[in-house]
Amino acid sequence: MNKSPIDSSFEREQEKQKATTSVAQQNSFMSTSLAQQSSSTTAPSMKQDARADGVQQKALDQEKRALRKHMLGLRDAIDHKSRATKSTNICRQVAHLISAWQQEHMPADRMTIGVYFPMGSEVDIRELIDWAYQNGHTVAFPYLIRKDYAAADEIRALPTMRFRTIPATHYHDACQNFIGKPLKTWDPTDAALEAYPACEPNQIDALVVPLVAFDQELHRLGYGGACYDRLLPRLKEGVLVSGVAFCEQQTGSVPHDDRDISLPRIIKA
Ligand SMILES: Nc1nc2c(c(=O)[nH]1)N(C=O)[C@@H](CNc1ccc(C(=O)N[C@@H](CCC(=O)O)C(=O)O)cc1)CN2
Ligand SMILES: Nc1ncnc2c1ncn2[C@@H]1O[C@H](COP(=O)(O)OP(=O)(O)OP(=O)(O)O)[C@@H](O)[C@H]1O
Repeated sequence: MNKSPIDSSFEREQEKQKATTSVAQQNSFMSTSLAQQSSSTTAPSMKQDARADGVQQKALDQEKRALRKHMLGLRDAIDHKSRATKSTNICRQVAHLISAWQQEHMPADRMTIGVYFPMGSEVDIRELIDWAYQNGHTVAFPYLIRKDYAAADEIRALPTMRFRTIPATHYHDACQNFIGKPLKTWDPTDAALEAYPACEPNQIDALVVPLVAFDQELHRLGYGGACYDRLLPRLKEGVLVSGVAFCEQQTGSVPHDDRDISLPRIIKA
């Protein structure tokens, strides 16, 4: 199969990087993204502008796709034991952070915590989920709804992420039937969802965000659905948002444009 220009440039960059030291440097390629490069260019007419924007967008998406593939490979390569130890460490850090935030902001109340049900080689936050239930918090899980069900103000080209709260007593069942299938796209009227109350973005007090890659400036790369880029602006002000990642997921620079929302913090191990 022919290699795409991105693949070839990727390999050239990898060759160049052999002598580098930090994980972030080793994981980095294409340090200046096309979007960043484009910010100084000007197009002569609106039509050309639109065409140029489309080309830039495609190139940026391609760049993200190549980085996603590379970084998922690095994440998958972390051995199971190390992944478990690091995950426990991250869960403890986030639990401390949430407790401290609660003390400061809503000491008399339980919180609603938006989590994710881990898949593949993601940081395993099941200990954090257990902790949240044990401490009486309301726990909300994401799911995707089919794009043809998107509301008028949502984007129809991509599935939309929504949240439902799962009571502690239903967690086990919900893992089997609902939240354990993070890639499934649901019909919002599906009977399997009915038992679990919808949780609107403005009900979330703390959010734990999965990611594929991040950089020093806390730009985040996910699975390519723009799910969190669309969710983050809909949260209440002051919500405790924490990305979680293994150190191996850090790269030199995540390609981004002004629609990519960087995270306020990333808890890592
Ligand atoms: N555990 C967990 N649950 C989660 C998420 C997550 O990141 N982790 N999500 C967070 O968003 C949502 C699932 N998001 C998804 C977004 C895109 C694709 C997807 O199919 N992506 C394409 C394009 C990839 C590319 O261009 O490289 C693909 O895989 O073919 C899948 C899931 C909801 N639940
Ligand atoms: N706010 C937005 N509205 C519409 N489209 C967007 C938005 N943000 C990004 N996109 C587009 O959606 C596609 C996927 O975005 P991107 O690759 O940044 O997702 P991601 O951050 O990796 O995924 P996720 O947030 O789901 O984990 C890209 O083509 C991107 O341009």
